[in-house]
Amino acid sequence: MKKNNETIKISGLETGYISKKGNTVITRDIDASLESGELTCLLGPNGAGKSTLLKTLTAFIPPIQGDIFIEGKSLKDYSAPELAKVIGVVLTEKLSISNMTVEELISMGRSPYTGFWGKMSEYDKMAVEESINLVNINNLRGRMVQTLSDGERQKVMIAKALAQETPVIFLDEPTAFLDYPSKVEILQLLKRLAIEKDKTVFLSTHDMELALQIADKVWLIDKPHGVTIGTPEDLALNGEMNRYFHSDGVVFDIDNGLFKISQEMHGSVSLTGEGQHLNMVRKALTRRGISTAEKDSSVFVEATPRCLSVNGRDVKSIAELLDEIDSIIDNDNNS
Ligand SMILES: Nc1ncnc2c1ncn2[C@@H]1O[C@H](COP(=O)(O)OP(=O)(O)OP(=O)(O)O)[C@@H](O)[C@H]1O
Repeated sequence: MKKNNETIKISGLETGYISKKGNTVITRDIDASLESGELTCLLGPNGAGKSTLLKTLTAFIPPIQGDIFIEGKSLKDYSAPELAKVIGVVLTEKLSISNMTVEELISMGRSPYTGFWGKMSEYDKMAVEESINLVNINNLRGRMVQTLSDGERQKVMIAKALAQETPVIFLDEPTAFLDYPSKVEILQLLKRLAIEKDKTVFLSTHDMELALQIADKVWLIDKPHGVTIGTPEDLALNGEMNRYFHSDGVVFDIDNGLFKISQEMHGSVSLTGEGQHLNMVRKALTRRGISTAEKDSSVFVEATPRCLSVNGRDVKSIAELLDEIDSIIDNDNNS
């Protein structure tokens, strides 16, 4: 198996905003690294400091303290043209550019190499072609950029970053404003690029559930705790996931490694059965605030592909089953 390399090392980093009136520290004591061939997701609540960290890592703003090393060299020792050859940045903002085709925009990814007049060599053209193919957007190449949908534009911006041929790609909320299948498609694309092209991919997102399913590593950031790093599974097992995202309405379900809406239970049944019917009935009951953990309940529910029943009485659907259980629980409560 191929060994991943440490492309970014962060040491004693303090992010924030420097002004004459005094520094505003956002996150302190960040010691971390990013590796090639991996997709890393930065998760945290609104205002936690995700954009501030990304801006610091991409040299838009300086660190208040500490250092960032990219391929062994301190970020502050890179000139802007040198940096453009190691870091590609994809932002979510709408494009200010218009009247340009997708292919022309992707070609701009070659500007760190094409010099002042922007003359494209055969190699530059080949790099653009390869990026278009990798992201699978040949059908978009002639389109004017202002006519693209959010998802299409996101793919084009990723292709532009690929054309830049940098070992590292940073993306600020690349899944924002996309519908669910497009979010999945973009994250899968980024994961594939990390593996196939050995890129270091680091992105911020609010799509926790998706990130936990696809990321190789997760960085959890919030103001009281700073940054905590691990695989999604380690962070689940050591309780960090729950600690970071605990709120009254949400609990981390350690059994499936995803978040679920916490429900106040106001009744219980004894549930038996098998297969998808059992799972769906359990889900419906939990949604209704009825616990299925109770083995000694006086309400017996059976859910199999052949039989849906409550206390031996057959019902035709889960809706009918819920009504039946509700009436039994109501009667019990009133008597
Ligand atoms: N130029 C600035 N000067 C001072 N404070 C700032 C500046 N820009 C942002 N902040 C503050 O830094 C904190 C972190 O903001 P940041 O945008 O990094 O959070 P975020 O995690 O990206 O949030 P969101 O998920 O809402 O995009 C916030 O309290 C914000 O108000």
